[in-house]
Amino acid sequence: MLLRLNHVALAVPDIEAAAATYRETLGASVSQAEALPEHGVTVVFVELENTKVELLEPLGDTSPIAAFLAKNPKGGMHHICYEVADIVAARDHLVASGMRVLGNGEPRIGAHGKPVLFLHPGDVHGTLTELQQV
Ligand SMILES: C[C@H](C(=O)O)C(=O)SCCNC(=O)CCNC(=O)[C@H](O)C(C)(C)COP(=O)(O)OP(=O)(O)OC[C@H]1O[C@@H](n2cnc3c(N)ncnc32)[C@H](O)[C@@H]1OP(=O)(O)O
Ligand SMILES: [Co+2]
Repeated sequence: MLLRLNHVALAVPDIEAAAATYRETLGASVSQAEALPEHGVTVVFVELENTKVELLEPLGDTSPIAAFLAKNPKGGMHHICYEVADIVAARDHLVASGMRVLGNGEPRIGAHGKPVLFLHPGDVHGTLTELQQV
């Protein structure tokens, strides 16, 4: 069911500072910051040859990453995203296997313009896991 690694996401308290570190010090190709109010985050993509790193800063009063950053004020690894061919089939299989899909269970359009959903970290051995249809 899982295909390629799509991205690894890092929650950061200051996305411009993090983008500058990746661009200027680590020498990576870094996108402009993009606000995604429907996801409660501002995002920057670090483009690598084989995958992407997603830098996330909280946006708005109800950001899903706010509690994580309160616990990890310097930032840290937040989630991993795998590609799947059919996200509804994947969801139905995972729910039937006892996994909790976050939110209302319906895929939403993610930062890459494709349907995404998230699995509860407690059901994936402590790692918040995103699936993205390709
Ligand atoms: C759009 C873009 C894209 O790529 O397309 C994105 O990625 S948007 C990326 C931002 N969007 C999301 O993350 C959406 C899905 N996330 C969520 O709904 C929420 O963040 C959540 C339900 C995972 C956690 O919410 P919360 O932090 O308010 O809740 P709690 O603090 O009660 O956390 C519940 C339990 O999950 C653990 N927990 C919370 N966040 C993480 C994390 N990132 N990795 C591993 N464990 C985690 C907590 O320690 C706690 O464990 P214990 O119970 O043991 O204490
Ligand atoms: Co993501």
